[in-house]
Amino acid sequence: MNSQHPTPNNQQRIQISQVVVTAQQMREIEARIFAAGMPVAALMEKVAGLIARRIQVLYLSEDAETENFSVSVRPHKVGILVGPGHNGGDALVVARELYFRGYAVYIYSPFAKLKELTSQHLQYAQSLGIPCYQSIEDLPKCDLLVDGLFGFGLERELQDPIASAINQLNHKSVPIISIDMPSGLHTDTGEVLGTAIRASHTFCLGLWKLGLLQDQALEYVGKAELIDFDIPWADVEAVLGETPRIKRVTKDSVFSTVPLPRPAVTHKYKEGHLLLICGSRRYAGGAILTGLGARASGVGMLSIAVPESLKPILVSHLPEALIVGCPETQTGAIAQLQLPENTDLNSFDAIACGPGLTKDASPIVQQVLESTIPLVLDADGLNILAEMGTPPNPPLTKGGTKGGIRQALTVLTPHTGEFQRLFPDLPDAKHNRIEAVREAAAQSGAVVLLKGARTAIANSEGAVWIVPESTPALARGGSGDVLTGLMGGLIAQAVTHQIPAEDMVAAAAWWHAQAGILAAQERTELGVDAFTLTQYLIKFLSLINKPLA
Ligand SMILES: NC(=O)C1=CN([C@@H]2O[C@H](COP(=O)(O)OP(=O)(O)OC[C@H]3O[C@@H](n4cnc5c(N)ncnc54)[C@H](OP(=O)(O)O)[C@@H]3O)[C@@H](O)[C@H]2O)[C@@H](O)CC1
Ligand SMILES: Nc1ncnc2c1ncn2[C@@H]1O[C@H](COP(=O)(O)OP(=O)(O)O)[C@@H](O)[C@H]1O
Ligand SMILES: [K+]
Repeated sequence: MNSQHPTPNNQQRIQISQVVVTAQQMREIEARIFAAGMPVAALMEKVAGLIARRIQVLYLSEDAETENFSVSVRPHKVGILVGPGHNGGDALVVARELYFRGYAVYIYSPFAKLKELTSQHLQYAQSLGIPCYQSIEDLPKCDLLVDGLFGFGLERELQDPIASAINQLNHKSVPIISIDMPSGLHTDTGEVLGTAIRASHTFCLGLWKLGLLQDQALEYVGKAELIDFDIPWADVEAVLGETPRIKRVTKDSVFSTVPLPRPAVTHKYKEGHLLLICGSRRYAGGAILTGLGARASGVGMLSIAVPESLKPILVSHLPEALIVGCPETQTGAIAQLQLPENTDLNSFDAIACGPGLTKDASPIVQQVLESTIPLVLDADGLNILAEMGTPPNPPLTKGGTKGGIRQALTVLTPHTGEFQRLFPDLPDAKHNRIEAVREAAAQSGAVVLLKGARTAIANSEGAVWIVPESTPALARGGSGDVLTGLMGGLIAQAVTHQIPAEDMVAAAAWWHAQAGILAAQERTELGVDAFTLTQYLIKFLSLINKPLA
């Protein structure tokens, strides 16, 4: 979509923004940089200089983005929270820089023992006359706080007096900028180790830390942004491999996936034929929303199998789709798939099955599992699958190499409840969602998409994609149905456009979240019902797909 070709270096910076690391991986990357000759102090100076400048732009300058500051006065008094390690060192360099820019700076440094470099910076700051306090009670009232207590070196629960100092600071309703991680969060799991800083902004240094992308961290992280300090790609590659295992889904990754532009010469069947199987007399709306999600994918042909009694309403909402009315059970679920003559399940490019089916449609799920084309299972499709045995056994292996029952891609899209029904023996998905989804994909042989505030996707080879932004506006009945349709439609187009279907799963989840964000910006977080969301999918795409000069 983008007509500008980035230079190799730009390309690497784009890749850097997609990488996600654990604390251990960051340590190894850092060690390589230092071993290659970069002085530790020089790197700290560079990083903290970037942080100080960013703080000024966001909070302190004349034209600071006012949304970052709720109080009418521009901040002048800045409190700097200093921990014992290099996170504290970064904070002290920021303190010195802001002091020289004319701000009133106050340091809170409660630790008796500091790392060498941190100790030197503290000594210099004090020599300049910057006041320094050991007790939180003595720290004067500030308009802005910079949190350099702990970064990726934090490994144990916080104790008093630090824990109670953090609790007091959190209650002051003063904006807090956290350096690297909000102090108190575990770098990998995002778990709160006793207590943690509730940041307004987190400036993550160099590479995204996994913990910042875990649901349980979000209320502490505030707005997160990456401070890119030019980590050489070779060092990232040396530690993580050519293709990092955990990646953030970004605009750049999605735009090389979405099937645009279309080839000039094409026809409807070349642009994918999706079969949706959804709905019941009780849940007609789910079928409509899934259909509207699929419509937004641009899929060439859309067929929708629903119980016969739903056919008129589906036709009225989706006149372009082929609505296949099926015989129904007494309860109004699909009793049997009645596809048009000369058509079987393998005539399509992809199937998405589940929204609104009810559990009475279990023979249908059994039947679609036997198809040999890509399949998305959601909602009741997952509940029925869970009743067949957990974890899915035999596995839903793609290619059948592990003796699984499927020869093509299977995508499971559970929310946390459905996930726990499907994978009851897995580590609590709330504790470490990324590990849980990775393990689920390995066990089931499927691509598993675990829904949430930060949706995570894994395949059975251990690759993980995380959708890094979303909005709680999507926490609303029906928004998952929209995702299922959108994803099915994109997967159906994957073959023609020679794009790995797994990338389409990540692209669908990202696009869905971005459409939600745009809709929430225009209509508030209360204004994003699932139907409205379907209208914002193409609106979002057209806004960001303006041709570049
Ligand atoms: N990577 C990079 O490229 C760059 C990294 N940089 C910066 O370095 C940061 C990492 O620095 P770091 O390794 O010194 O660790 P950090 O998080 O400051 O603190 C660990 C200290 O806390 C202590 N401690 C631990 N738990 C504790 C507890 N519960 N309660 C009390 N104490 C506890 C622990 O000591 P211990 O008691 O375990 O001996 C240790 O001394 C990183 O986040 C970034 O800001 C930039 O400067 C340049 C580029
Ligand atoms: N707090 C949240 N922040 C961001 N996205 C959310 C949040 N809660 C839910 N979502 C998203 O909304 C969708 C809800 O899907 P699901 O639970 O299947 O709903 P339904 O079955 O009613 O359609 C998922 O895509 C999920 O990631
Ligand atoms: K911090």
